[in-house]
Amino acid sequence: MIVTVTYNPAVDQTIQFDEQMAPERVMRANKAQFDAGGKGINAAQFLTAMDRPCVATGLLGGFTGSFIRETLQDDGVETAFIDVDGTTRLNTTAIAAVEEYKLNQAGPTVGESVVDALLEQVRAQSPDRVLIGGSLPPGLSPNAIDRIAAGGDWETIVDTGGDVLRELDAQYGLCKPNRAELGDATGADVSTVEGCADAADAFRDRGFDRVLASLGADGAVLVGDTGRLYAEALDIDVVDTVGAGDALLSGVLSAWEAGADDETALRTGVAVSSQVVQRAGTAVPDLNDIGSLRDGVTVRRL
Ligand SMILES: Nc1ncnc2c1ncn2[C@@H]1O[C@H](COP(=O)(O)OP(=O)(O)O)[C@@H](O)[C@H]1O
Ligand SMILES: O=P(O)(O)OC[C@H]1O[C@](O)(COP(=O)(O)O)[C@@H](O)[C@@H]1O
Repeated sequence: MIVTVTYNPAVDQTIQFDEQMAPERVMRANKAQFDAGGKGINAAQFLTAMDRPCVATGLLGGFTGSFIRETLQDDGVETAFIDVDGTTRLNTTAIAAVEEYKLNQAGPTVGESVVDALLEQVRAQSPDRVLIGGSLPPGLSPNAIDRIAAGGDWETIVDTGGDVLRELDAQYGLCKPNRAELGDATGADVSTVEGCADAADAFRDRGFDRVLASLGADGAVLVGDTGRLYAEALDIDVVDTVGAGDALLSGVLSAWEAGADDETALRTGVAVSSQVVQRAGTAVPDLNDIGSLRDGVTVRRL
């Protein structure tokens, strides 16, 4: 069973324009939607849609927090959130012609005591795996992630970037940087797939058994004790890429939960992310029938 922890959830607002962004004029959207978001929350939704037992935990507050709570309830996602003062953030993705703009807020300031409260919620679920996803709200340091990783007998998966990823100290089963995050964390040249695999492999020494690096339209690499695997992305019509990384990771975890090997897990991850990027925002697509997409994913050893 998987517990997901989202310290900094978000309502994802996705607005679409027919034309390119331009300053000093009113841009009028032709489509808009709101989804429950934040990396652990997206993963919990995707895992639930794949019938994997899972509980979403994290911090919620204000009217945006209520929206997330209700959306997850409607989607049948099991939850165990902690209430905080302040208002959960609203993140905006603007799709303007072919360009994608991602505007993420910092989130409400919280105190260190939320870490103890969340750790208690995680322990109460007795999970095999814990996924800690997303940025930290103001008031918390990377120690908030390390404490949950070291707080019980579970494998911890972490999906975060920036300084936080570099500063983690505990032992993790997996981290999932995207290409830019991998480059920032390692300082390595990530301009080629081989460069990404080298960087991911070297990064394992920092306390990660495996590294899953998502490379957008170039696919993904998974490196671990069993070697380096590379999956090409599928040739699909992309609407936007918000939630793509969460979908990739959810597919991999879902397959591992079913006892699959790394190669099948990577194929499943690419298939799930391909479904998700073909829809706007972080809305949950039908994930019961991804078999043919998965069969179309090519995986090779590097
Ligand atoms: N333009 C694209 N075409 C096809 N697949 C894509 C595209 N962008 C993302 N994906 C799929 O989504 C996965 C995660 O994408 P990525 O953008 O790297 O994640 P993140 O959202 O974390 O930045 C990729 O490994 C790939 O399978
Ligand atoms: O916590 P961060 O890094 O600000 O990211 C939060 C955003 O990332 C998302 O989880 C999407 O993440 P990915 O595109 O990496 O899958 C959104 O739902 C959310 O708004």
